[in-house]
Amino acid sequence: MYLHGEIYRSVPTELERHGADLNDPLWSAKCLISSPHLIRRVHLDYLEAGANIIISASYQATLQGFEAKGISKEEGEALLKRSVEIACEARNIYNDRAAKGSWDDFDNGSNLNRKPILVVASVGSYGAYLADGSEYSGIYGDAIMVKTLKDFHRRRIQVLANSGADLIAFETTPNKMEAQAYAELLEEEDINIPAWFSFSSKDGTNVVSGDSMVECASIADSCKQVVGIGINCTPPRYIQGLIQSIRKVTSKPVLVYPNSGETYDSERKEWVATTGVAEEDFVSYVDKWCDAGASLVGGCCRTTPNTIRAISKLLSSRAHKG
Ligand SMILES: C[S+](C)CC[C@H](N)C(=O)O
Ligand SMILES: N[C@@H](CCS)C(=O)O
Ligand SMILES: [Zn+2]
Repeated sequence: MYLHGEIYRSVPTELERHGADLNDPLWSAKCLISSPHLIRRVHLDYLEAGANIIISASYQATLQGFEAKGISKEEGEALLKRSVEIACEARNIYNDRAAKGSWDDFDNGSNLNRKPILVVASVGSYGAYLADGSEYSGIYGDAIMVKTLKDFHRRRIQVLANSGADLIAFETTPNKMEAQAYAELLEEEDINIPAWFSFSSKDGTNVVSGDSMVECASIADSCKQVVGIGINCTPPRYIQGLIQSIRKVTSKPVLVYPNSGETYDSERKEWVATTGVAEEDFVSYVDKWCDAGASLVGGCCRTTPNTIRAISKLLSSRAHKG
């Protein structure tokens, strides 16, 4: 599979805008239990805004996290699969509507260049499961080793790989050790769908733990199942330099889906607005990211369907210019 020019976005902070309360150790995975219809609706909003890659609400859905809530292993596995099914349902609804409306679209040309929609299964880090903002520090302590992380993620990855998703996204990866664990698991378990590895940074050179972005990208590059390497949930101002670092060590497609630039307060489980960028400012970076070599552009936490609509418009005008 070769990824190019597509746009994607996931759902959680948009769920909050629709009234969901994510103040819970399961964060957005809570909605898999309480409001799956809302997740489907938000996926649809993004598809209607021009996204052609949608990411399941499984970022913080772990068998261990479910177990802590008294949910059995079997039920937990069913919820993981359900996260992907919900995204597939949204894709079906969208495709049906597009087929029915095809004459109108033919008239205004809006659907002619639509790429197929990919459903991507999200895997958040061990730090995300800890639910204390550890995915933004990447510091897990001496007791956690590659083996611990592999044991933690193994079953979830097996289940998601067999859920009907087109691809697995390892997202907001905070350190080199976890990238190594993912790469080994993909090989050991002979996972037969492709994956992307995406890291987060808070300085524009390293991933959040302080491990070098170049080293992390090299681990991803050596893994044969990896079809894309990138950066997500990172402030827009750091992205251009990070794309350049990744491209030094790989020829695989580079993907970027930054957040709004705001900071996550893990105690209050809220985003702090002081450092964010306005939607227009976010979009004004997109040309630079594409020029630096990004093949896929989207938005992570606190971006909205409007952000995607603007990115989509900009990318299609770039495509027309050739
Ligand atoms: C991507 S972060 C905002 C997800 C939530 C975090 N792991 C927490 O539970 O606080
Ligand atoms: N796709 C994930 C990334 C969180 S940083 C989500 O939006 O939940
Ligand atoms: Zn995010």
